[in-house]
Amino acid sequence: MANQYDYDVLYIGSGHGTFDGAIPLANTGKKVGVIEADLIGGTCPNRGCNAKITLDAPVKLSRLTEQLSGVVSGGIAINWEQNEQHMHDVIDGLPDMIAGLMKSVNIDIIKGYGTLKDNHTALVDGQPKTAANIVISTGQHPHRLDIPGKELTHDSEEFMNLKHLPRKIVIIGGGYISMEFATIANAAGADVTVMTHGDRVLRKFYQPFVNQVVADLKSRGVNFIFNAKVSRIDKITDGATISYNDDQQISADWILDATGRTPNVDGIGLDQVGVKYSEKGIVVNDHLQTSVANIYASGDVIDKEQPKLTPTAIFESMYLMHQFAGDSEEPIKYPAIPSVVFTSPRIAKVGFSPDQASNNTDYETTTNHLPDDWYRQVTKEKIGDNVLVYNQKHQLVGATEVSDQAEDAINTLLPAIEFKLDVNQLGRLVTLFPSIAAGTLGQL
Ligand SMILES: Cc1cc2nc3c(=O)[nH]c(=O)nc-3n(C[C@H](O)[C@H](O)[C@H](O)COP(=O)(O)OP(=O)(O)OC[C@H]3O[C@@H](n4cnc5c(N)ncnc54)[C@H](O)[C@@H]3O)c2cc1C
Ligand SMILES: NC(=O)c1ccc[n+]([C@@H]2O[C@H](COP(=O)([O-])OP(=O)(O)OC[C@H]3O[C@@H](n4cnc5c(N)ncnc54)[C@H](O)[C@@H]3O)[C@@H](O)[C@H]2O)c1
Repeated sequence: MANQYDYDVLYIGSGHGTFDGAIPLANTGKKVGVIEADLIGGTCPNRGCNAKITLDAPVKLSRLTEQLSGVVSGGIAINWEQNEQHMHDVIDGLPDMIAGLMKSVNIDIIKGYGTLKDNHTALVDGQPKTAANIVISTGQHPHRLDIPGKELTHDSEEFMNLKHLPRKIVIIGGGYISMEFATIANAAGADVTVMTHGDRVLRKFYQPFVNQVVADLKSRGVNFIFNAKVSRIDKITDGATISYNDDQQISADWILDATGRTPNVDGIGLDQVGVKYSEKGIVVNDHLQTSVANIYASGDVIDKEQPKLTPTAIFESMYLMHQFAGDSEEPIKYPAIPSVVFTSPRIAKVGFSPDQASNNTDYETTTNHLPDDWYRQVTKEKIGDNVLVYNQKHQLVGATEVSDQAEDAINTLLPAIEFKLDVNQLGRLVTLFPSIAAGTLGQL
């Protein structure tokens, strides 16, 4: 670094879009600063993935107990208060842990809200911090419906911090958060209704599998209202009334607005320094460079085709690390990025979808009904199907699965898809037996 700047690289935001790459970058001797207005580590550890999967653990256990009913006796009752406390026990130490990792390689953590002043300067509470390169990694915030009574709704973070489980919960939206939290709240004993403005939920997932999950949730008492245009929310003595489709109403004790997430592009000086952005996020080129040459973007705040998920943010922060360390000048080449919705059963996918393969003679698909597999019978899995998509060379190019262990199955298939392994190479992947990996690779 020419001593003209405080830092070689200055990040705004401390989530996975930053710290996974910033730590090894600082380890190469670069001087790194990280500005964070809130909790170190960002959304995923503090109010996203880690928190949610902790709340989900007893749901998994209750499904397993239900499936093995008779083999084991007695049911599972989820204690919401204890589960919520358990979540805090798991996640509350994460900001200090992540900060400790950053400090161990001499990263300066600058607490406060960062705004760009010029292309080499960010202001943190009025104090200038200069850098040769700046990375905007500010993530997203919950989108909120703009309707009368919107102040009576809550977001996903408030759901995870509920000290007592409300009796009647209405969730507006039909995406990841809606379906995962409907699963958790229903299993913990709440009366749950999912309202969505479209005619389906989880639109980006294979609908025959989504329909199985919806049917299962309905059988457990979750109410779905499709094509519901919510127009207003009114307070009543013990809760609220949600009006939709002109003349219909439903009441709730607690309302979750799960209508998506919006990139954090406002109020950070993008216009002032000329960084281009849209409502989908910051515009970057194939080097994650913004319209201002020495300003980059990473993670959820980018306007991109790839899913806005933690693995994508990690990959981008590692990509930038190699650029800044001088190891590579190659454009970013995203690998096949998997995604999973943590309903119970889960739906996971990677690569080409069955829909992309249908009516396309370049691809063929095979299907497997997983409860036929002896290993899935060990836990008496009831819902379980997958579709594997192959190209003309019979290389695996995509997979999607609905099952209790879909995330592990799809993870197992990643090397085959990413490295286009042929039959001989697949034969060299020797897995532990018995395991999900053994059964999954055995299908290829
Ligand atoms: C409820 C929920 C569950 C999720 N579950 C999963 C999951 O299971 N798996 C998965 O892969 N993904 C999941 N995600 C998505 C995942 O959390 C994000 O993809 C990931 O956190 C993106 O990381 P990021 O660094 O880009 O942004 P973030 O983690 O959001 O970090 C951005 C940081 O920037 C800070 N910041 C913003 N503006 C400023 C500013 N001006 N100055 C200083 N600091 C600023 C914020 O405070 C924040 O800490 C979930 C998200 C939510 C909301
Ligand atoms: N398992 C995971 O990886 C995971 C879990 C949770 C969240 N996330 C991340 O967080 C993001 C946000 O999750 P999300 O569920 O809020 O968003 P989402 O984009 O997945 O779903 C938003 C839903 O709201 C609906 N909607 C939008 N406007 C509406 C309106 N006016 N009225 C009714 N419905 C409306 C959409 O049709 C959609 O069903 C995800 O896209 C994902 O990137 C990931």
